[in-house]
Amino acid sequence: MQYLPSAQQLPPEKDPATIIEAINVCKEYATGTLNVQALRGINLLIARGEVVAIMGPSGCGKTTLLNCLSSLDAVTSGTIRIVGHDIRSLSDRELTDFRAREMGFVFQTYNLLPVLNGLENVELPLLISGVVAKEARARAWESIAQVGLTRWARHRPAEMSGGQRQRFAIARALATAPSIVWADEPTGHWIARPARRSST
Ligand SMILES: Nc1ncnc2c1ncn2[C@@H]1O[C@H](COP(=O)(O)OP(=O)(O)OP(=O)(O)O)[C@@H](O)[C@H]1O
Repeated sequence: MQYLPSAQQLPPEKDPATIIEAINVCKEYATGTLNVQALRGINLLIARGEVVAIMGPSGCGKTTLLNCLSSLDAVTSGTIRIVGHDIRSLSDRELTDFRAREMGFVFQTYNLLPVLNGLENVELPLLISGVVAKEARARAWESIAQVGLTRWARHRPAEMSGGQRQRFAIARALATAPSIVWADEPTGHWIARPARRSST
């Protein structure tokens, strides 16, 4: 990723490796009489195949940036291009199709549907993107196996631990083999194994 302090520093030629571009992005929340400026002039380029972590203290704007970059939230000003498309130029329908085809999401609060079990939750985006039922089921099982939760596939989210919900959310994001995976604190529930105590 290139973090560019100002829009003027953006390279003049379009690099075909670039998958995400943010140009002078600002996001303001209006809350009653108070305006919160969550993003102020963000410029960055992310290349295909890159793994990028956005780090910073609580409240600094990480989730806001992720939501704007991934087109879930609208920017107040500035431009975001994903795979060369200015996301403002797409209709709601085009944007929905584009997200379903190209993106997987792991939300901070997982957003698993409570009435569906783990398997059905993972299967759902595949069915929505038009994969036939039999193939969707096979791919959902594959994705669940990758996160090591085959035994829990028939359980509903309410019967899972936080870490299991998080892993089902990851399996769901990966099941469609998207070009881009957006993940908000995707390992927050993965607790490192404690170091073994010395017996002496
Ligand atoms: N819907 C909203 N309405 C008003 N203000 C908001 C809204 N969402 C976020 N904010 C404000 O925008 C700023 C950035 O919030 P954001 O959630 O992006 O931070 P964050 O870095 O992801 O925080 P955390 O690490 O605690 O999840 C904060 O000051 C927050 O209070």
